[in-house]
Order: sequence, then structure tokens, then C-alpha cells
Amino acid sequence: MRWLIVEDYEALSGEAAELVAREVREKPDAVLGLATGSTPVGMYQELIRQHQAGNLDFSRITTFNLDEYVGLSATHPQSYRVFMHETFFQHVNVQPERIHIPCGDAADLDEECDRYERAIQAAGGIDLQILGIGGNGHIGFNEPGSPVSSRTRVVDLAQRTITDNARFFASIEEVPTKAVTMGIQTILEAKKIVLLACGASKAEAMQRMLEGEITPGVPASLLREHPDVTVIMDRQAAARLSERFLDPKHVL
Ligand SMILES: O=P(O)(O)OC[C@H]1O[C@](O)(CO)[C@@H](O)[C@@H]1O
Repeated sequence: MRWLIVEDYEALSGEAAELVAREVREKPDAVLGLATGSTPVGMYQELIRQHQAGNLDFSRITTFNLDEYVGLSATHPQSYRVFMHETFFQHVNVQPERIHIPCGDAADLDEECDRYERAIQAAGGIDLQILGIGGNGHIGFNEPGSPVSSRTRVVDLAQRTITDNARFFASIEEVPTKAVTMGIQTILEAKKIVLLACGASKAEAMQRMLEGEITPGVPASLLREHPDVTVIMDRQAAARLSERFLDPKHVL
């Protein structure tokens, strides 16, 4: 695992965008796994900037989003589908038929989950997966206790996640309690993974992810067994890590 501790959110966004841009330039038909949440927004803005400057072409890229709330229509303002279109897709040239986001309002959600897994396989698997991290160490919506072997499925959101995400809704009662998420195994099958963490609210999760036991109780810790993971965090998110992480020799 590589890790990079940067000064602030702008630097984190720039470094993350650079890794995505490099992948897209090296493999113009790459399959990208994308994340929502507030953390990757700056990365998307930088990718849009490079695209609009004529330096980045997404026309042959395929994308798969990590997750979607259950029960929100595709046009609901807080659906991840709307978030992704407003934050990224409508500003770049990813072809609409190559954009994949789980349908959280599908009539048969189990069938939707199977369909999503098959679509990832049919695309040849994910080349580069972007991840955020929940305050409780979740990745995607794989909450603590999610099996290592899990694949795309419907999950119950942890109370902490509902509380954390209530800021995006008018009231906590409006936050969905279930989601469709890629599983831990789905994520671990990505060839490369980049996890982003920003701010003091992620410091405990980062310490448990990087220095605690490797356990389904801290889903992000399972990434330590993947051969190609890059963690980019700001100083606040890194604040509780021990010296060896902060030693400049170890900072990429
Ligand atoms: O970046 P934020 O806003 O802290 O949110 C991170 C969250 O977003 C997600 O990526 C949602 O898919 C989760 O992994 C995590 O809950």
C-alpha cells in the first residue's frame, strides 16, 4: 500500500485527479469505479478542468458507481445518479451508454444487483476504483461486519452513516435506510484502488484502517490485502496515525 499525506483538500483533489488522468491517458478505454460523497468533488472538478482544457478525453471510458440509495427515484435530487450527473458526467464526454449506476428503485433489487455484477464482468472488470471512507470505516456502503466475500447487494445503512449523511437531506427522517452497494469482493477485484480521506472526522477511521486489525469490523482495513492501493489523505485525516506514517521518508 502506498500513502500520501497532503496539506489540504486542494492538494488531495489534485493528486487524486492526476491518478485518474494518468489511467485515462494510458488506457483510453479504461473502466473506472467512481464514488460519491463530498470528498471526491474536488477531484471531479479538476478532471473537468483538464477535459475542458482539451487535455483529457473520456469518450471511450466506462464507469461504474459504487452505490445508490434504495427507494430514491433516479431524478431525486439526493440520488447518486443525479449527484454524478451534476458533479461530473454532464461536464465531460463520457458516453451515456457507458455510465453505470445501480438502480435503487428497481422493481426487483436482487436482480438489479446480479445485473450490475454481470455488467462489471462484461466490461472486463474495474481498472481503477475511487473510494471515500465512512466515519465508521465503511467503503461504498459496506458497513462494519460486511463479509469479505460480499458482492453487489442490498444493505441496511448503519445509524452512524444515516446521521453522517443527514446533512444532505432536509431532515434525518428523509435519509434512506437501505442502499445497493458493490460488495467488498467486488471492490477488491478492481486492479487498482485509490482511497481518499479528508478532515478530522475521518482521523479515527484512518487510524483503524491503517494501523488496526485487518477485519470486516473495519471494512477499509481489508484493502490492506489488495496489491495496488494508494491512500491519499490530508493532514487532519492523518492526525491520529503513528510516527512511521508521518515520517517524510514514507510520504510519497
Ligand atoms: O466523502 P464523504 O462525504 O465523507 O462521504 C463518504 C461516503 O461516500 C460514500 O462513498 C458513499 O458511497 C461512502 O463510502 C461514504 O459514506
